Amino acid sequence: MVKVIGLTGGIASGKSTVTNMLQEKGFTVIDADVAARKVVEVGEQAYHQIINEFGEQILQSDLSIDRAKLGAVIFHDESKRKQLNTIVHPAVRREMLLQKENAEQAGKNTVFMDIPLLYESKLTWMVEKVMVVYVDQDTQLKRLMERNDLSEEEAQARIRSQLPLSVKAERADIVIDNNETIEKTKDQVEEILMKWGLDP
Ligand SMILES: CC(C)(COP(=O)(O)OP(=O)(O)OC[C@H]1O[C@@H](n2cnc3c(N)ncnc32)[C@H](O)[C@@H]1O)[C@@H](O)C(=O)NCCC(=O)NCCS
Ligand SMILES: Nc1ncnc2c1ncn2[C@@H]1O[C@H](COP(=O)(O)OP(=O)(O)OP(=O)(O)O)[C@@H](O)[C@H]1O
Repeated sequence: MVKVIGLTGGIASGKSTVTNMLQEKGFTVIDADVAARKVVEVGEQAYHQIINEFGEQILQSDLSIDRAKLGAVIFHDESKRKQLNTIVHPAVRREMLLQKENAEQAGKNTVFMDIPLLYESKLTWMVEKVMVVYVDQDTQLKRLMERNDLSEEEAQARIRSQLPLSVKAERADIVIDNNETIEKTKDQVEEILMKWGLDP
């Protein structure tokens, strides 16, 4: 049986950074954000449901979903965000479980699931243990504004649409402190892999 470890945190807290470290070591990381992009590609069931719910004005000229436009709607409106989640999340879960089965069939010992909304969406049943990538509020805001070229207000709206990172850290089996250098984060990741006896 493949071991499934959950990797979560807040927006821009460093999950992809940790994912890169795990992948460098040969681990399979199943990424919910990547799955969420795949299941809304043109022609997919969720694609049509999104157009029904949000209208054709959220499409780009090539008919794909304009993610910036959809984001501008859902990060400022909780009920719209819930509507989008109801459409997209079941398809994301199916896609992730399929990828897990593929990894198991390929003989993998461990897979990580990078799920930003693991706690919000009550998905802990999908994983055996949870690691939370943590940063303090100021660092999160600064890194998010820089990475996505967002105003402070836009960045705060995204942060506010998630459970506070401090609450996630309290619930975690283990916390990776990503406030400092990438090297220090890497050391913590290596320590956890040893402690939990994980191999790819
Ligand atoms: C709103 C969308 C179109 C914005 O796309 P964009 O390319 O700008 O962002 P991306 O998908 O890379 O997400 C970036 C981060 O935003 C946060 N985020 C995304 N969706 C949500 C949400 N519904 N609620 C809270 N935070 C979210 C996550 O931390 C995620 O890592 C997109 O995020 C989306 O389709 N969201 C709904 C699906 C979802 O919940 N995805 C998150 C994991 S399942
Ligand atoms: N220890 C660090 N020191 C400096 N910058 C960092 C560090 N860790 C991550 N970053 C930067 O912070 C930003 C957010 O990191 P990353 O993309 O890994 O977060 P994430 O949790 O995957 O975000 P999201 O889920 O929102 O996509 C990136 O621009 C990344 O390069």
